[in-house]
Amino acid sequence: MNIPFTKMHGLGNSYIYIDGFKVNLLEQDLPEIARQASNVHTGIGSDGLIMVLPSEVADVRMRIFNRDGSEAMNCGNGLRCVAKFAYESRYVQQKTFYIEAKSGVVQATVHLDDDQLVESVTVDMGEPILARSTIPMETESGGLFDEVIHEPFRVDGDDYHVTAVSMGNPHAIFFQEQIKDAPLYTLGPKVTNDDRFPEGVNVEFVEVVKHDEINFRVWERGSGITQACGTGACAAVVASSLNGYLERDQEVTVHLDGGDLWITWLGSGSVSMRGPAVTIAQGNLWV
Ligand SMILES: N[C@@H](CCC[C@H](N)C(=O)O)C(=O)O
Repeated sequence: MNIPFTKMHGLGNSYIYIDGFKVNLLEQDLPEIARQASNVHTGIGSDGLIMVLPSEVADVRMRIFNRDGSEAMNCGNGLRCVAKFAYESRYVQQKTFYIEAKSGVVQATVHLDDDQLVESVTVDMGEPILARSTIPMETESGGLFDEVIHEPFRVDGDDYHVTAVSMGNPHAIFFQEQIKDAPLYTLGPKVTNDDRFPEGVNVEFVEVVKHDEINFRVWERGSGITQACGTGACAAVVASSLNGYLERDQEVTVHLDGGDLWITWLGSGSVSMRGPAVTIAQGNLWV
């Protein structure tokens, strides 16, 4: 089978985008196509695959599959790239429109360059979910609806503290004195599969630089280390704020391995994310 694709990235978090307005893959094994396309040796190489689809409740719909083929509920970098894809394909004419993800509908606004191409996108990511039962995270001591803020978390006899936030998908945030010391390669793969997170979890390490600036690294559920995670950056700002590290009326600059995102959360309500979306290549995938 020959599938036309576009490869795009948001701060180095790259996905293979397939135009579901033109190509019908409903009968196909999408997790398997995602695994094949993502393979850097025998496929195209990416962090996963994203379907851009017509929606019955919004202007466009996103389905996201991680590198291992698992389907995720949400993807921040993917939402920005889907917005660029939909606008430049003229599936939407207005600059502000709505995208459906598995986790719900969000509003995106595209910002154009001199050639009228989408350079960056602001997404209203909706409200963070803080209730333990909804993240979901299990506990021996706390209640189902309490929040997980700086909670003791033991891994292989070592003591850490975790703050857990869902942006439609689950995130476990660990604060570091210095981001260069983050135990990304050791704690990342252990925590992502930890039984206390029954649906797995994206694992983030955060160094607070100052009240409006943080450094960030991620081990993504289903994909491993990536250059950036949009929902993770939103969760990290919420977690930093809940721990009292940030001023709540400020836009926060998040430095990720692949570049910067700008996130605002006022302590309640929606999280706003602004950042770039880039097209890398187009071609045909043989599966
Ligand atoms: N890279 C993404 C998140 C992708 C999904 C995640 N790995 C999960 O399984 O929840 C982003 O930019 O948010």
